[in-house]
Amino acid sequence: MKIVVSGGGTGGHIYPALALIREIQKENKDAQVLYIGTKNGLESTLVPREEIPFKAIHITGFKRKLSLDNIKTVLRFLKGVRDSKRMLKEFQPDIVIGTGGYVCGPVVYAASKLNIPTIVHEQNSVPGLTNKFLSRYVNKVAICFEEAREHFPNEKVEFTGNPRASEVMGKDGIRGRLSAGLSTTMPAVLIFGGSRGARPINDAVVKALSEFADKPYQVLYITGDVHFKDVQNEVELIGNPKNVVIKPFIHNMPEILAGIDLVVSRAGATTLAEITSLGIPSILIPSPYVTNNHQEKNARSLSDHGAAELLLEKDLNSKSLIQHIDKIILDDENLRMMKIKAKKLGVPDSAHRLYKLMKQLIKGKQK
Ligand SMILES: CC(=O)N[C@H]1[C@@H](OP(=O)(O)OP(=O)(O)OC[C@H]2O[C@@H](n3ccc(=O)[nH]c3=O)[C@H](O)[C@@H]2O)O[C@H](CO)[C@@H](O)[C@@H]1O
Repeated sequence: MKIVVSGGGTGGHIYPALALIREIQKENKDAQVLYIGTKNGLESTLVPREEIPFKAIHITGFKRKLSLDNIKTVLRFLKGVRDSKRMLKEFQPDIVIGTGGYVCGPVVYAASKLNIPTIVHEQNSVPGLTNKFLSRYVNKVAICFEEAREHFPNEKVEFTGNPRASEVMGKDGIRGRLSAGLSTTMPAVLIFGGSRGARPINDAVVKALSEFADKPYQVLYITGDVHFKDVQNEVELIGNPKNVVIKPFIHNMPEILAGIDLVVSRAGATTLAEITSLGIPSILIPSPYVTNNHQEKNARSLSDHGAAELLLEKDLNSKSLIQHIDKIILDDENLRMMKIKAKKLGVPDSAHRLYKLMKQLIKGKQK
């Protein structure tokens, strides 16, 4: 079986792709995979790190307003389609799957024009522009929130969940804690702002640092690579409490999550798939800067079921942050109930479901 996977820009599109590739390699030792991404996206570092063959095309996203840049984007899209066609003809995949981000546009479109079976995987409750555009051309649209169904041609939609929900299962939380320098006995809170970090969350956490010092729990705080230096400079002035570990980025997130009692984060769809699969209570601070405010909708699908607390960015400051954390982590019964409710929303067999859908499509084509 030969598979092309494409998805990029941010971790939320790349990690599901990597999780799917690992599932394919586990279930089919002879499978050959090619990942098509961009040179500038996070995928250009994350994918080769996993020793997965990687090729890049050049593409940028559309601006929502009319501009000269959009004309350039159309020209780049057409070139991207030509480049993708060349790569696809050379690799001869049985199927092409896109997991979101601009780069999927030309790759998946080119595949459909070459009559190769195609799937797009939509992680969010409200789809992005690229997946909506592609849904007209692909064979199947795999979704992770029932709310996404209405945005796509109904006959193409299959609920699979997010493969990353499978990948985080069965990991050793003690190893995770030790790898990050956390104690193995104290309750642990993980704070991060999605795959790239978020300045408003960083501002609130830095202001809260001195208060964390007296708490009976520990904090693993991930700043995001680009924000790390700024945070470090501020922390040098105010001091770093012993029970707070600060890191720029974490590469072994599944292991880390296995050892965490409470997550505070943005409401990116892949993060939510991970924490529901594991049944981790959360405080979600949706990014208000995303298309159609989709993170708030993602977040509400957990908070409406008591699996998470919603903290809107407009209400976020060091005080509200600590109050929300204390309310959950210092109340065993609350923590226990939220765990159960989060777990109920998880789809831990997502990777297998998506792989099964791929096999069905390939089989259908061979008939
Ligand atoms: C600003 C923006 O457009 N964000 C979108 C992006 O978010 P973003 O890229 O932040 O994605 P998610 O929160 O969904 O996923 C982040 C991923 O990065 C991992 N991780 C994070 C930090 C770290 O140090 N190490 C690490 O491995 C997480 O475990 C997770 O697997 O894609 C998501 C999925 O389509 C969308 O829902 C988000 O709205």
